[in-house]
Amino acid sequence: MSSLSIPPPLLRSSHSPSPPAAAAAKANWRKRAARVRVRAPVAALAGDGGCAGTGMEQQHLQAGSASGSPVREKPVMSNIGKSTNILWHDCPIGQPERQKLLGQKGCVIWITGLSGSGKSTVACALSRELHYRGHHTYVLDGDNLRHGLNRDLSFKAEDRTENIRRVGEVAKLFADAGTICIASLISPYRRDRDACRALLPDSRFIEVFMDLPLELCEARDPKGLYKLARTGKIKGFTGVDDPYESPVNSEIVIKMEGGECPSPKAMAQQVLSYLEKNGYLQA
Ligand SMILES: Nc1ncnc2c1ncn2[C@@H]1O[C@H](COP(=O)(O)OS(=O)(=O)O)[C@@H](OP(=O)(O)O)[C@H]1O
Ligand SMILES: Nc1ncnc2c1ncn2[C@@H]1O[C@H](COP(=O)(O)OP(=O)(O)O)[C@@H](O)[C@H]1O
Repeated sequence: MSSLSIPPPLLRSSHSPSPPAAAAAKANWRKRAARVRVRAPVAALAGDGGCAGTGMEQQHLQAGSASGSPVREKPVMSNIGKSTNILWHDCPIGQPERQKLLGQKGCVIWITGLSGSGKSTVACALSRELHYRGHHTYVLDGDNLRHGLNRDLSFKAEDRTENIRRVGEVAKLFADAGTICIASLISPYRRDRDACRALLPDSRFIEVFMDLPLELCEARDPKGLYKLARTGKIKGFTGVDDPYESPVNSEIVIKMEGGECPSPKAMAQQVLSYLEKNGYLQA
């Protein structure tokens, strides 16, 4: 593997920049090219200079024919789930390059807990604090995702499982993009949370357990849902007539201190300290 610098493409169109703008763009381009050092196989750049592929392209071209022209071998296709004949394709700009650009490590902060335990509050407080410190974050909130991506899912066990699986996969993509992804979902089943953890290597899945008593969450009841659940108007409400399996190995546990719930700022600070201490806030 050689270490190459791939400059970002300069677009040429009818909207080409004027000479001073072009000079500025060129200077900017040089700066970016210097910052983004890309590890890519030379052969990957020999073609169109675009995507490096899985390495398979090089493999396909390795064996030459008697006439000296390269022979293309058949790519090895995969069958994953219900998808047949699919091929993974890699690009030369990967997670390390994106992380370097952003000055942080892409990861998933998975906040789990009962409705009303403060998941969204911590997620937003943390996102705000990180943003002000110059870090790139994105919040995936269970309630919000059920307005779009997961609108076809109910709250029965198998739909909750599918909800968590989808969000786990999306969160993984955000982490791969170099973003600090904050996922905030009840995620009541341990095996579903663990399956999301298994998607992310190298300690990039950080579980935050909102270990606050049901009584407190129910007393808060900001949406009136506990009341509806207690009067039977909502069936299968987590903590009332649906299970919540507490985590046993969370990286961070947020709980009452001296009979009081820590302030939103203190809760966010607890997560922030963990990120700082463990090197996530540098590339
Ligand atoms: N039956 C039932 N059980 C639990 N929660 C319910 C239910 N019905 C609606 N809601 C609202 O949906 C929000 C939780 O969505 P999630 O996607 O995080 O749930 S789960 O992870 O799939 O269990 C949850 O939001 P939060 O209060 O922010 O947790 C509720 O507002
Ligand atoms: N640390 C806290 N101290 C006091 N109130 C809080 C705290 N965290 C959350 N709350 C309040 O509790 C309610 C539920 O918080 P929320 O973040 O919506 O919970 P969840 O997302 O888990 O349902 C909201 O009214 C919120 O303002």
